[in-house]
Amino acid sequence: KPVEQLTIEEATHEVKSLSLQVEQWGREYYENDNPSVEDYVYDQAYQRLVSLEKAFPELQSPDSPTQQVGAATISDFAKVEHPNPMLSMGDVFSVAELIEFNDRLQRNGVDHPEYNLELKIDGLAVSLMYENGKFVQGSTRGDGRIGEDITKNLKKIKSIPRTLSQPLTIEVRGECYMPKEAFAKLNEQRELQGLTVFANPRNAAAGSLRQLDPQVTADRELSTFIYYVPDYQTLGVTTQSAALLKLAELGFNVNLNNQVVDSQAEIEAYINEYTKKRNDLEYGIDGIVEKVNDLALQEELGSTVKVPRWEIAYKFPPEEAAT
Ligand SMILES: NC(=O)c1cnc(N)c2cc(Br)sc12
Repeated sequence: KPVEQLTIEEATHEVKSLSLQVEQWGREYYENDNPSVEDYVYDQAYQRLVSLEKAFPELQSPDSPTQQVGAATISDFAKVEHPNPMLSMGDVFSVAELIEFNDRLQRNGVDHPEYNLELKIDGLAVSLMYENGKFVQGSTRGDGRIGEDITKNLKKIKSIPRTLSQPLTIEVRGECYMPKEAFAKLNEQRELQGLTVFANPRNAAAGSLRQLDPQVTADRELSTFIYYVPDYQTLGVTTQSAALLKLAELGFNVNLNNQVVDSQAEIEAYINEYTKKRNDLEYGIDGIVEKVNDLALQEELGSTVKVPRWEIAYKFPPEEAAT
């Protein structure tokens, strides 16, 4: 039915169901690089949602997929081509599947690997480029190959060093996130101002970075955890755990809740520990990341067209209590 002929009830219902559908398809496409529908189906649904929100402004929300990262690289931003594609990551939802992943690695000759376990931060992936130790450019993941240049906004984030402790020319990647406390305060303010609220800290971080006014970013309390260097030789390290320490030395904010393990028992202990601690952390996490610790071995294992073979995300079951 043309949007003009819809009642507000019909439009509300359709916006709700369409948003969920577009979000799901967007996640499949942008996070798992594994879409379940053809692009034109996604685009049609996306455009229908855009026209519904235009016809019924009261149904617009900052959480709508039409406002989210990955749903569409907003043309207002300059484009940045990532020298190394920013891949997403395979994920598993049970310890049994994690064991399967590890067994598969062992069958591929990776016997008794050491893993580095890290927290999976619920934020927005960013890439930071440094030349001779100076921060020169920052971008979003975008579609993995082409991201959006958000350098001006990222320069407003205190935890991103403008100058490194060594004059390195290097790209680093991590997550930009909004602490839970800042998220609660922001939504409180928005309610007082009669604005719609963000559904979760991840959307709030994305909404604070993917907009054109750096002052808006400055006013939103955002932070970062840096956890990846595509070219680890520049760091002069041989393991992921050493890379994290080196990144901290350079001046980056690094989440040091990582743990080097080499047994299934330790992996399960780490998962249990952070399943319990999750609610008490000042930032949102949606799982843990298990990485082969040896960087040369990671390189040997490489990636499929979609995801690295040397890391996997174990996702926590969705939280019952609201964050
Ligand atoms: N520690 C990590 O490697 C990590 C943390 N948080 C995340 N959202 C992601 C995403 C990828 Br892809 S890796 C990673």
